[in-house]
Amino acid sequence: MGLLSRLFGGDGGNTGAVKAAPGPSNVKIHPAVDNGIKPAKPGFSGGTLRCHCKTNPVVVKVSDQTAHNHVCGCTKCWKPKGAVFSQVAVVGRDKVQVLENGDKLHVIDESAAIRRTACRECGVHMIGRIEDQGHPFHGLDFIHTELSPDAGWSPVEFGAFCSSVIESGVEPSRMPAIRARIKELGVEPYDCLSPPLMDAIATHVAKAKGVLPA
Ligand SMILES: N[C@@H](CCC(=O)N[C@@H](CSCO)C(=O)NCC(=O)O)C(=O)O
Ligand SMILES: [Zn+2]
Ligand SMILES: [Zn+2]
Repeated sequence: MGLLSRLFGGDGGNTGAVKAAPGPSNVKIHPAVDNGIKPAKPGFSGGTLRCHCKTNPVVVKVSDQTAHNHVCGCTKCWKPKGAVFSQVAVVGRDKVQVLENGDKLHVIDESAAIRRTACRECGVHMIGRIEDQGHPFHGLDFIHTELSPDAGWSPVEFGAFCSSVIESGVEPSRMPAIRARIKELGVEPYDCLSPPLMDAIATHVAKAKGVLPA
């Protein structure tokens, strides 16, 4: 096996063995986008989120449309069973309110920038809150709109942290097909956040350092 094959997998294209690579349309990303990305409903102003518990589910009210919805390949965001990516969006923290069974929520990692609260019983993440006031995204909560029975939430706009799916055990040779499928869905795959969000983070850092005016 050559160096390129050892680094990147596959047969390097020189053994003559042809594997039936799945077409990108067969690649599953997340159930909310696998049949196409649904557009937002004009004027949509929020709804409720429910965890997966059959009885006494945690219910969260979100009183606004979401922004920056994306599929995220990182290991930290909650994914439904079998999904390779999570789907996660942001909304102002003042628009998020726990309505029912909040006693079932616990923070899964106190040290993470996004303090994700999950249901103790079903494990679903309900609210990812940033408590650090110096964080570029302070004031925003991360939520999974697939937990809502309401239709009309903002659509997925990009694929984030694509390469990170490998950290969850995805075979690296699958990455070209995964990225191709995300493009086929009509959005760009990135290995961090989208350029506007990365620019917002860098601007925040530059202002904090004083190299740009506050
Ligand atoms: N390779 C790591 C990446 C984890 C990561 O940095 N995740 C991002 C995106 S989460 C939603 O977009 C992040 O900002 N995390 C901050 C946090 O989780 O507190 C991995 O896969 O674990
Ligand atoms: Zn639950
Ligand atoms: Zn993530």
